[in-house]
Amino acid sequence: MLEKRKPIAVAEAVQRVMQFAFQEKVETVSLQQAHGRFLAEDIAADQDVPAFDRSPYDGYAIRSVDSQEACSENPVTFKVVGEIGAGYVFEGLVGDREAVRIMTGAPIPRGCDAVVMLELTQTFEEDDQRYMSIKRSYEAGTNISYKGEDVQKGAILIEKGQYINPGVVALLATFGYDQVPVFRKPIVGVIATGSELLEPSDALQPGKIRNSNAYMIMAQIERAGATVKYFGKFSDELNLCIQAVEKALQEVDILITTGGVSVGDYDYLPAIYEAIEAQVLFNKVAMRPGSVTTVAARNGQLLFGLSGNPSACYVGFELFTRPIIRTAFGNKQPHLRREQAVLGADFKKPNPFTRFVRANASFENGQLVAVPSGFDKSSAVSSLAEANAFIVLPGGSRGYEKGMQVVVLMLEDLQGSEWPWDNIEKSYKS
Ligand SMILES: Nc1nc2c(c(=O)[nH]1)N[C@H]1C(S)=C(S)[C@@H](COP(=O)(O)OP(=O)(O)OC[C@H]3O[C@@H](n4cnc5c(N)ncnc54)[C@H](O)[C@@H]3O)O[C@H]1N2
Ligand code: MOO
Ligand SMILES: [Mg+2]
Repeated sequence: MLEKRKPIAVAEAVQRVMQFAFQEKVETVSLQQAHGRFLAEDIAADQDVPAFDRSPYDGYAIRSVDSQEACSENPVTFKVVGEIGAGYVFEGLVGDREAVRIMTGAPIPRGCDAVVMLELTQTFEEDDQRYMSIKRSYEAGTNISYKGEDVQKGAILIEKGQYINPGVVALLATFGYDQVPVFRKPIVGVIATGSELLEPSDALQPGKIRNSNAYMIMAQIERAGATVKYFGKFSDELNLCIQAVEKALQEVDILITTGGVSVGDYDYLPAIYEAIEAQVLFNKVAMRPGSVTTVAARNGQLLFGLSGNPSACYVGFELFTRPIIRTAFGNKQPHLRREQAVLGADFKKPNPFTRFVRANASFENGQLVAVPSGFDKSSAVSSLAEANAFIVLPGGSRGYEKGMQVVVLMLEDLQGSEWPWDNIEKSYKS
C-alpha cells in the first residue's frame, strides 16, 4: 500500500532543516577574491583615515592669519615657496606671507592652516620668483581634510558576517587587508534524475526534455554564496542513482537532487534514502509549488530532494536550502527577506496550501507592488526568469484581489530575514 504522506507547515519544515546549521569555518582569501564572500572577523581601524591633515583641493596652502587684510580692493600677495603633489611632503616651515602650491591629497605643510582654491587666486612671476594673490580672507581650518575625519583609529568598521561588497573591499584595502578572513563556502552537490533528460546542447527528441533544473539550481547555489559541484544527470535506474548519491555524499557538504520524489513508479528518491539509511525529515510540505519537497539527513549531512517540476524545484531551494547555506557565513538573517507589498494583479486560484507565487516586485511611487511573473503551474519554467520575489498567499482562501496587502519574500536581496514565518496573515485590503 502506498504510504500516505502527511503535509507539515512550511515553518515547521524550515525549522527541521535549520537544526542542521553549519559550524562556521574560516579561510583566508586574497583581497581580489574577497568580493561576494562573508567576513569572518570584526575589522577595527588600526589608524586614522586620513592619516594626516591633507588638502581637498588643488590650490595654495597658506597661513590664514596672513589673509586677514585681503579684500577685492586690497589683494594680499604671497611668495610661492614650493610645490607638492599628492604623495609628497613639503619639508620646510611656511613663514610670513608665504604659500605652497598644493594638489588635492597632499599633506598640509607645516605652518599652514588653510587652503585657497586655485580658481580664487592670481599668479604672476617677478625676477624668477612666483607670487600668488588673493582677494578675500580665510579662517583657520578652511579647506582642510583633517586627520581621522573619515575614520578614527580603534573604531569597529565592519562586523563579522558582513557581506563583502565593493565598499567593504575599499575599506579592507584602506586598512591593509591584503589577505581577508572569510567564512568557508559550503560545497553543494547537484544531481539531476530523470530518463527524460537531455543536456542543453542536445537536440530535442520525442518525449524528452532538456535538463534545466540542474543549471538553474547551480545558479541558485551560487547566488546563495556556496560552491557548486555538479555530478551530472542520471536516468531513473535505482542502483545507478544509489551509487551516484553515495559517491556524491563523499564529496560535498550538502547534496541536492532534482526529480523523483513523488509517488511515480520511477520516483526513486524515497527508495534511495532507505537504501543509504538516511532519515527523512519530511516528505510533504503544505505549500504550492513544491509540496513533494523532501529533506533527509545522514550523519549530519543534508540531502535535499527537490521536485522535478522547475518552479517547485526553484521554490524548494530558496525556502529550505538557501537558509542552511547562509548559516555557514555567520549570518543571523539566513532566510529570504520578508517585505510587505501590494498585490498588483488578481490571483484567483484557490488552494488549501500556502502558495509561493513567483513574482516581480518593484517600487511604484514608493510602494512595493508585486505582480505574478507569469504562468503559475508547478511545472512552469517561463515565470522564473522575471521573478525577483515570491508572493506568499496563505491557503484556504477563495483567491486574492489586486490591491490587497501581501507578504513577499525577496530573492535578490542580501540582507535577509531572521525568521520570516510568523504572522503571515490572510491578506486584507489596505
Ligand atoms: N499521483 C501523484 N502524482 C504527482 C503528485 C502526487 O502527489 N501524486 N505530486 C505532483 C507534484 S505536486 C509534483 S511537484 C511532481 C513532482 O515530481 P517529482 O519530484 O517526482 O519529479 P519527476 O517526476 O522526476 O518530474 C516531474 C516533472 O519535472 C520534469 N523534470 C524533471 N527533472 C527535470 C529537470 N532536471 N529539468 C527540467 N524538468 C525536469 C519532468 O520531466 C516532469 O515533467 O509530481 C506530481 N505528481
Ligand atoms: O510539489 Mo508540487 O510542485 O506542489 O506541484
Ligand atoms: Mg515523479
